[in-house]
Amino acid sequence: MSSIQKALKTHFGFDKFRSQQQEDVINAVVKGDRDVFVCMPTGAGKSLCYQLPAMLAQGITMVVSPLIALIQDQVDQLQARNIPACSINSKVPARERRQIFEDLERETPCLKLLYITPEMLASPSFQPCLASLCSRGLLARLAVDEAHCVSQWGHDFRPDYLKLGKLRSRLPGVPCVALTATAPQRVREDVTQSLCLRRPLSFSTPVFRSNLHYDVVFRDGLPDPYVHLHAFVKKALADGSAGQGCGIVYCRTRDSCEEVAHRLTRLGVSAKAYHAGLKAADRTEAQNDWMQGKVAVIAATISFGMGVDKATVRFVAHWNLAKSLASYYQESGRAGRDGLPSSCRTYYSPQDRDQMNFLIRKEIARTQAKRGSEKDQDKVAITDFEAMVAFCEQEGCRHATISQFFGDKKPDCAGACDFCKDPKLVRAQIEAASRLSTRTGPAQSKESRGPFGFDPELYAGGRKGYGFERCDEDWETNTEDDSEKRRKAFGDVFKKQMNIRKSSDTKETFVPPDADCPLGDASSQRIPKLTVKAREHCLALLQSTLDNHQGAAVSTDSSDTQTLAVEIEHKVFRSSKTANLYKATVLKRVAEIKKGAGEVVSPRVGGGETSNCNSHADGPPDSKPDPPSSPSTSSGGDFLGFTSASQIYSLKRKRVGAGFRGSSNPFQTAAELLRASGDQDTSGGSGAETEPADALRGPGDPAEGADGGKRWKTESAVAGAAVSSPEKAQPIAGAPASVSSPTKGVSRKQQKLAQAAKMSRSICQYFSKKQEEGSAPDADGLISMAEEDKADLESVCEPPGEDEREVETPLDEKPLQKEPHVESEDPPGAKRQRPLQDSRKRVTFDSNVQESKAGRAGARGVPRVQKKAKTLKEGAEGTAGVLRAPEKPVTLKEAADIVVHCLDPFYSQGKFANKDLFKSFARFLSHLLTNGRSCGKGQVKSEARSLIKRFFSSLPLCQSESDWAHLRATVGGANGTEGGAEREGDGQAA
Ligand SMILES: Nc1ncnc2c1ncn2[C@@H]1O[C@H](COP(=O)(O)OP(=O)(O)OP(=O)(O)O)[C@@H](O)[C@H]1O
Repeated sequence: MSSIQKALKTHFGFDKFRSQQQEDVINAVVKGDRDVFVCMPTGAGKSLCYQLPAMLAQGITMVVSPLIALIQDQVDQLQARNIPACSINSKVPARERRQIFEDLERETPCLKLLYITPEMLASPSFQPCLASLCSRGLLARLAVDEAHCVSQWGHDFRPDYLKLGKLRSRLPGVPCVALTATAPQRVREDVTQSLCLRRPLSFSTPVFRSNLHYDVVFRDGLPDPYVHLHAFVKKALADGSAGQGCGIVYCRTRDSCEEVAHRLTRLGVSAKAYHAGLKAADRTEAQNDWMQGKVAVIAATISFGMGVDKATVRFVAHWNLAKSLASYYQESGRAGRDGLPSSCRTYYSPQDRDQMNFLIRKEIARTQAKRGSEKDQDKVAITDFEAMVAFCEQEGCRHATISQFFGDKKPDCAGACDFCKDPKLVRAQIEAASRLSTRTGPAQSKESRGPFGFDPELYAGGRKGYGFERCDEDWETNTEDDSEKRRKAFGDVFKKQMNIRKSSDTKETFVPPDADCPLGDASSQRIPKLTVKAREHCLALLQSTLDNHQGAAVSTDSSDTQTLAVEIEHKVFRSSKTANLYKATVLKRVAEIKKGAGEVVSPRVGGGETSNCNSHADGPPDSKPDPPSSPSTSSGGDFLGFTSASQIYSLKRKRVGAGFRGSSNPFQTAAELLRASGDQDTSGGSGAETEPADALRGPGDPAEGADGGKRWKTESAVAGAAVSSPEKAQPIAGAPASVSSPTKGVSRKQQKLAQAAKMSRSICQYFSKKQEEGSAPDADGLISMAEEDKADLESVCEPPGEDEREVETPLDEKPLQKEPHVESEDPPGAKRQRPLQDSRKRVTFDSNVQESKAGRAGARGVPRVQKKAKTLKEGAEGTAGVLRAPEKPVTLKEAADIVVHCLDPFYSQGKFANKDLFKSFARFLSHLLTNGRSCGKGQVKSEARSLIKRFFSSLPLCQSESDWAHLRATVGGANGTEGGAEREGDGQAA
């Protein structure tokens, strides 16, 4: 038996090496004539590769390790084996440290392994000791654990590791061994270079671990994620060695650790939370209990597990997305270290992804701001994160994805992942998730949606979160309950975020066109917020319309249509002042081309922008509002099942295109819009048929914002409310003469549209109509409500049939009913005030009140209203998260107050009430009006918060003071509160 094998048995109690690789590495390290680089999978036994040689060497092996927690665990394990090892770090008491230094000064120190952080190693106070050891020839070896931390291309770069390179140059004859589990090729090269490894012997084993089964579950699609997790835990533990198994659930936030632990315990699995917010004693107790098998599951932030070497971990579940694929590999690799089959699962959620995305970008921005420059390496965090996302979202072998990420060949998975086991299931899950995402919309954007999916925990309230602040100081200072500090820290983070957003709102970088960009004046930035991409998109739209309606074009030759499209686009560009006007005009041109197939559209003919549009011959091309698009195509902007407020009536003049420049009031109704269209039409303008505005929503369009095109949709939807589906429209019986009587020159179609416009303008009318729709939400709850809302919106735009007219007033005395009568006569300002004057009565969500009112309103409507309320309630009760259990009914006023309070932190002097938030709020109120019967105060609150979470995103538009006032007036008006919902504090915003 060789001395190495003897030492293996004597000091570590192992009969043989774990693998040939391990033996080879140890032999090379013991030999000591060359530096060694080791890249072996998690749990492969890398530590032994320097620990065993340390026992055979003369002198001390200095081990650099990134975290005190990690060090402590290693030292404890070694000491438990009677191996003389200790650590010098800031946590070690002064007396103990003195003893260590005394030992190091001895001629023959007892210590064999000295663990140290890179910071301590580089600190001036340690240099005399280091120099002394070197000069006496007592520094046998330098081992750098977690060596990927040295690389800026690595997922866990630690700047202090960079100092090790310099240090090495001062230790000429001392061999070095660098070890990592997670190093793609680029990182390996970087580590070798940064640590000044001399002709290193490189040992690298594929990362594939066949005993780990990987799978991904889309969390949002689960009826109860905790129950799902519980089932997974039960199965994983049952599959493992009897009674011995345990597992880890990694969570991003402290609260989710607590929640997961609590839920699992309630469901019958013993679980404890572990995070830096716990007192040290509680944390130690949790860890010990888990180590000793007293609790089966630990729900922890990633600070847990580093250095925890437990062989029987049967599963590692990620409740939240890991920050990179490399981190994930490392974290999940804590399972199955005994080589037995174990499970690694990620509960994936797009919302989670977006939050993580934002945090990563924020972190990069912070680093860059600190450094004052950008580096290519900065992007690595993003690409590594994207690899993690791809791991979850793509159809493919999970092991292959990991292996490819680390530069290994595709392994033989042999069914050790969900995809290889059942690809159809994975595909179905992805498809279901993408369906969900198109309905819920913004959660799916790849872009950082904004700070605040607004969960204070995102910022961890300034606390240690998920993998971003892996520094020991944080760990040490968070031992006490510091909720006050945290609150303040969160406030600071919040303010900072606001400032960042504010400045990013104003600063927009213009992306120059490509060399072959066909646009005229392609690099002109004349129109603020109009990107080259958006223009190209419009151009493509124009050209495809010309191609498809060749009668409208001068020639059928496609190159000619392109030239023509370029000219039209350029002309529109030159004549538009704002991005919105530009887009509106493009839409108009598209409609004209379609309508006027056979007529000449070329701007070269006729002198105007379009020759068939004689209404524009004299005036500025954009001086009239564009004909709207069909709501059926533009109403897709619903989020969370709430119909866009703008689909009900317009909020801003500029959104509906030109034609209202002279108006002092920034708001207008669809009826006004229609009037303007009517004017236009009477002067010969066309435009009953338009291209869906959605068609214009191009990538990179600034007006589209981070939400994937809501603004476009808004525009078209506003317009659409006025003129959609005209052919089917029937006049409403009893409609006010002022509107229903056709004015001269206004076509019959437009009269019908006027009726539709009036209907859509009134929220109450809209929703009272909605009450009578018979369909109930399906099991998807909210999602199906979104569909339903969409359908309702469309039906609103079509005048109702006889039946429907009778139940249009289930909220009988509701003030807004009267609006249409005055709408067409009053100036816009008066219109806005109208609800305030008429709204002294309380609109409640008490189903009894509603139904009795509905009863008075019309016997025919009642059963349907009741049925609707009932089905909505039932549907909602079966739906996670949204308006579930009926609580004490809440009035609109109360609901508004709650929401306004929730919004308050984001609003200051008209600056930060973001457009999406604003719309969401309106949608939320609309939703309440529709479904509020089954909704209680608590639910309203949580719903409001969830809205804010989702919608406080990075759209670069701020609401104006007047918008805000209008919103408040609308809300207050519906409840009899002059001036809108008060914003007196009740602490809910906090
Ligand atoms: N030759 C061996 N025989 C049996 N067990 C071994 C052997 N070598 C190491 N082990 C055990 O394997 C487990 C994993 O070892 P170690 O912690 O060194 O892995 P690692 O490669 O450093 O993993 P990670 O990268 O996750 O830290 C430990 O429990 C260790 O005691």
